[in-house]
Amino acid sequence: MNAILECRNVSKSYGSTAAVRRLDLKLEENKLYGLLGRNGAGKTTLLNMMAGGIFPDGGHIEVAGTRLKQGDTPGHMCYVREKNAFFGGARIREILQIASAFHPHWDAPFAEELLQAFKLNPNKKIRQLSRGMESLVNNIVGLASRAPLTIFDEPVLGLDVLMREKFYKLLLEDYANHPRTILLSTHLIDEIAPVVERIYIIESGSILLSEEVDNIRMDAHLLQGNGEAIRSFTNGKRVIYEESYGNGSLVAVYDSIGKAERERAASLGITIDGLPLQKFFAYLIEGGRAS
Ligand SMILES: Nc1ncnc2c1ncn2[C@@H]1O[C@H](COP(=O)(O)OP(=O)(O)OP(=O)(O)O)[C@@H](O)[C@H]1O
Repeated sequence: MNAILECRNVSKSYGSTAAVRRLDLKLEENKLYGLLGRNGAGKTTLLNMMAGGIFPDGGHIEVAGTRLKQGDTPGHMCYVREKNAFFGGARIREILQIASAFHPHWDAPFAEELLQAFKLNPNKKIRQLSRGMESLVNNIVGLASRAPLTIFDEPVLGLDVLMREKFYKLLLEDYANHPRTILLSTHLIDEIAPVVERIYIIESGSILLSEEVDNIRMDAHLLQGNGEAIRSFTNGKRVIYEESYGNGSLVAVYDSIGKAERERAASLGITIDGLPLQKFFAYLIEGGRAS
């Protein structure tokens, strides 16, 4: 598949703070991605570089095969920021009109549909909106842009559960009808896991893990049992977290566990459960052991 965006060995520092370090990342055409990382991991710096807002100190970024030069803003892209600089006095309708001028694939009837789905009054001024309503306006811009590459930074910030679900559902439906590349940057792995196909985890400015969600689901396990038995069973396996209690231990393993091994585990009194993705994310980052 063709790449719509590639970061090659990209770095960016602010004074002595290295925000992004020699980072490689590739987004293919027509695929849904998640970018995960805790506070200060470097997500916003990376996204700003992808969108041409800041220029890397080292390495380079290609969008649709063209290397970004300083000052370039890639035309194929809609970058929906967590905080945007919308003029507070503008009405929602005006914001959508401005956005339509920037995005050649803009779908105005779809934007209207989304206004209704999100129960937004287009005559409201930006400054009259709650945090969640502001996120919804951003999300309408991202979805209706139908840009070949759309980046959402924390798209569900401030949204209640119903609106979150509605956003993800509309995004998936629209993606199915109009395939394109979408990157969701967030710290809510469990929420985006059913939505995205591949996940990048960023930690201290570097990619800690790049993996298909299905593979993570298949290989992320939580084992519990006698400490000795666990040690013997996990020998040679990729253990990303361990915790002892008395004679027992609890370990998170990121590796395949076949049928024969499951039988062996059972004979050793070890229980094996799937590891919830949010836990997987936390353990991986805490332990810093992606490989
Ligand atoms: N303009 C800036 N000046 C100085 N340091 C900065 C600046 N922007 C970011 N940093 C630093 O760079 C690092 C990465 O920050 P960044 O905002 O990219 O992380 P993030 O993953 O988006 O975090 P969050 O999820 O909290 O928004 C942090 O250590 C941050 O303090």
